[in-house]
Amino acid sequence: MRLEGVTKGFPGGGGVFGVDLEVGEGEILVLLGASGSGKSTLLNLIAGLLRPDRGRIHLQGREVTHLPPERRGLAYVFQDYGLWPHLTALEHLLLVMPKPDRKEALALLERVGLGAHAHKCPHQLSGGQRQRVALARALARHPGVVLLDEPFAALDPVLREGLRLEVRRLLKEAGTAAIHVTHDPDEALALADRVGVMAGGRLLEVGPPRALYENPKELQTFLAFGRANLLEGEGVWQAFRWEEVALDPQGWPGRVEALLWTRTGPLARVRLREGGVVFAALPLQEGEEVRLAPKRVRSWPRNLLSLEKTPS
Ligand SMILES: Nc1ncnc2c1ncn2[C@@H]1O[C@H](COP(=O)(O)OP(=O)(O)OP(=O)(O)O)[C@@H](O)[C@H]1O
Repeated sequence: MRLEGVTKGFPGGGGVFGVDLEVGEGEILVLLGASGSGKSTLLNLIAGLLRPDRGRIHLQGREVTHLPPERRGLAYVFQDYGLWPHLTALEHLLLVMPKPDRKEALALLERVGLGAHAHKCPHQLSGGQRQRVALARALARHPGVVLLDEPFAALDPVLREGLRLEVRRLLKEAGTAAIHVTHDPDEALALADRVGVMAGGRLLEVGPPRALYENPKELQTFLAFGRANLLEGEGVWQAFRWEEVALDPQGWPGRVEALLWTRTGPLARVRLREGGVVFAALPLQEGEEVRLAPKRVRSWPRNLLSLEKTPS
């Protein structure tokens, strides 16, 4: 799949602007970005639900920029599942298969863990099971590309975590290219072969998840993954992650204001004596006086930070 200069502006100023992107066969690309950054708009452009003002979209080697959605050979999974209330799981699949085949449909339901639920309608299924029906239906079309728009948004956090890895496995087994939209950094890190970070309607940076997390080129990319400390330096922002803070006798003096326990360990909020707050993934005591220093710092010019950057 290839996008060239895809642009769509809305009257209010939002939209997506000049997006170039390639997604390989069988590759999972996750679009990560804050609310309003243009993720859904980009998916809708690829799906053909919106027409671009400029730019070109190629799917599986042919240009589809001006084709209607049903002729693009892709499947879309939405956060509200988009299921039909009166159809069983099996019927959902049979309805969309290019050549309806009961055996193949049942095998696919088996693969997504719904073997025992093939004859149930959506209201007889849990949220996670409905999402699996939606995914199985998408795969049943044998699409060239699957588009997933926050498919786990309505699910509880524990279920989401399990489903991430399952969805990754299923997409990889199917060998289908996928673009998955989320604003959850953990989801992006767990699911993606590559992550594309969006802000202000632009695709800022694309790369493997760990590389983007550890060595982002753009400040916005650093911030998109969270766990971020940002301090004002001489004309620069000094940026470092919570887990990159260490106790250091030469470091900044401060006082531990609060200590939280999280699933990834302790998290201390330290008020620096010179002003500012640092979050540190360290097992400190509330009220303790400490000296802290980042183990590594990335710097970006201060004038770069306009967090709600809108394109001109
Ligand atoms: N139909 C529309 N008319 C006018 N503006 C729109 C329309 N659709 C989206 N926008 C604007 O375009 C920008 C991008 O919206 P989009 O829904 O793509 O963001 P998003 O990153 O998917 O956000 P979220 O995570 O909240 O779903 C926003 O500023 C939004 O207000």
